[in-house]
Amino acid sequence: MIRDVQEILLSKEQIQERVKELGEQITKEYAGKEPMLIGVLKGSVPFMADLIKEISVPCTIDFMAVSSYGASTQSSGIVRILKDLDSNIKNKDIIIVEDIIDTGYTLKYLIENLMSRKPASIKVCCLLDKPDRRKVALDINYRGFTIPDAFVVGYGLDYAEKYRNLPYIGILKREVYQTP
Ligand SMILES: O=P(O)(O)OC[C@H]1O[C@H](OP(=O)(O)OP(=O)(O)O)[C@H](O)[C@@H]1O
Ligand code: HPA
Ligand SMILES: [Mg+2]
Repeated sequence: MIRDVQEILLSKEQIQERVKELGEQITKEYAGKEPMLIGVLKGSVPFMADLIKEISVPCTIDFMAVSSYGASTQSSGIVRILKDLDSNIKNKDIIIVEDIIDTGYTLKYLIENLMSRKPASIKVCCLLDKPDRRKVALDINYRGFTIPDAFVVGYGLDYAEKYRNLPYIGILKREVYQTP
């Protein structure tokens, strides 16, 4: 465990096992369909990479980049599109793949934005759900873990762009982001 992490919340093994289960659930529920998974950059990259290997129906992937945190542990509440999809999603079955749903601002914005493009359906798959900090109500179809209200890093999740490469999810020490 690295020095900036206070506690490991989810080990590499716990994550891998749960991702496998989520992939199996999606495979069952999308039998006969060809879903398009939309990953939300950059946090969802490790999750997306592992998840698609556990899905055995044919699927496609695309990415969108949105950002509301920047170098902060608090959402600005303002979501900006930094990169749009490459493909048209009209009449497609979409699964939005997120690393974490915290305030919910990012996902709410994304769902409204993607709905206007008239897909056949939109479902949400998130690895982490932090319900204590939710500001907007949302339906989550596939949820990896529910976590307590702490700022977490690793497995894609960053603080000021760092720690995304950790293979586990850990709670970041407060002293890393709080000035005394
Ligand atoms: O529910 P919310 O409060 O909106 O927070 C969740 C979003 O915030 C993070 O992204 P961030 O904006 O930090 O971009 P990143 O994925 O590039 O780190 C995270 O990856 C989610 O997309
Ligand atoms: O706890 C978090 N960690 C990293 N990024 C985040 N974006 C929203 N919540 C978090
Ligand atoms: Mg971030």
